[in-house]
Amino acid sequence: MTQIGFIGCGKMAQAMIGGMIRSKTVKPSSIIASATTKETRVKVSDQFGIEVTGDNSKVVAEADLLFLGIAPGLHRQILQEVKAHLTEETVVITIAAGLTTADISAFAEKKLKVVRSMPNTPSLAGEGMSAISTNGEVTDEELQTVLKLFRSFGKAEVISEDLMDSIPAISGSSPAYVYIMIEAMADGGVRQGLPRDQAYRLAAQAVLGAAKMVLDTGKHPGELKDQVTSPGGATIAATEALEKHRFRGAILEAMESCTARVKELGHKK
Ligand SMILES: NC(=O)C1=CN([C@@H]2O[C@H](COP(=O)(O)OP(=O)(O)OC[C@H]3O[C@@H](n4cnc5c(N)ncnc54)[C@H](OP(=O)(O)O)[C@@H]3O)[C@@H](O)[C@H]2O)C=CC1
Ligand SMILES: O=C(O)[C@@H]1CCC=N1
Repeated sequence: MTQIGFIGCGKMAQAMIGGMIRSKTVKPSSIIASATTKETRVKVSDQFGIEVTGDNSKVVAEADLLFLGIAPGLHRQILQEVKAHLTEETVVITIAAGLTTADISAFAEKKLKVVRSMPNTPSLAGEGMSAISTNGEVTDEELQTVLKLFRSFGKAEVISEDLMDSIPAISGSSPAYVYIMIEAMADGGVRQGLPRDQAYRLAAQAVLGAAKMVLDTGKHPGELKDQVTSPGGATIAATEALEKHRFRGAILEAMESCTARVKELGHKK
C-alpha cells in the first residue's frame, strides 16, 4: 500500500487531501501530514481523520509519495532538514509556484525522483485542475500513479516543465479571479434587489454552466458568447460596457503579473 506524506498541510494541501479521501482513492490511514502549529494539526486531523504530526522527518520516513505543501521559500531549509530520510525511491512532489524539479534535488543535495505540479483549490470539490511535469528519474509507472492521484480530485495534464511558470496564471491562481467576478456579479444582483444568498447561487451556477459548455461542446467561447447575444438585446449592452472597461485586457494583464511574480518566487529561493 502506497503511503502518502504531506509536509505542510495548509489550504492547498487540505484541498488535495480532502479530494483524495472524498473520492475514496486513498484511505485516511494511508496519509500522514505535518504542520507547525497545533491549531492546524488538530483541525486537519479532526477534519480528515489522518495522522498529523509536528515532525517532518517522520512524514518523510513513512512516505512513498511525498508532497511538499509549504511555501516556495521554505523548501531549501526543510529539504536540508529531512534529507537524511529521503531515499532514491521516494517520489517527491512539489506544488510550489516557481520551483523547478532541479531546485528540489539541489536543495536536498541528492538525486531524487521529482514531480513538479501546480494544482488548484477546487480540488476540494473534486473539480481541480493540475498541471504535472517530472524529472528524468520518475518512471512512467510512477507518473501514472501520480496522475491517478491528481485525477482523484479533478483533471490533470502532463506539460513540459518549461511551461510550468505559466500555469498559476491560467489555472492555479485563476479561481481567485473567478471568485472576484462572482462576488462582483452578486453585488450587482444585490444592487438590483436580489437577496445576497440567492445572488451568489445564481452567479456561481452561471459560471459553472458556462465553463461546462466550453468543455462539453468543444465550441469556441466566442461562438457560445454569440449564442447568448441577441441582436439589439441586453447582452450586447453588457458586452459593450465590458469592452469599454477593458475586461479582456485586465485579465491578460493580471496573468502577466501573476507569471512575473511566479518567476520572482523562483528566483528568491
Ligand atoms: N493556495 C493555493 O491555491 C495554491 C497554492 N500552491 C502552493 O502551495 C504551497 C502552500 O500554499 P498554501 O497552502 O496556500 O499556504 P498555507 O500557508 O495555507 O500552508 C502552508 C503550510 O505549511 C506549513 N508549514 C510552515 N512551515 C512549516 C515547517 N517548517 N514544517 C512543516 N510545515 C510547515 C504551515 O503550517 P501551519 O498551518 O501550522 O502554519 C501550513 O500548514 C505554496 O508553495 C503555493 O505556491 C499551489 C497551487 C495553489
Ligand atoms: O498565490 C500563490 O502564490 C499560490 C500559487 C498558485 C495559487 N496560489
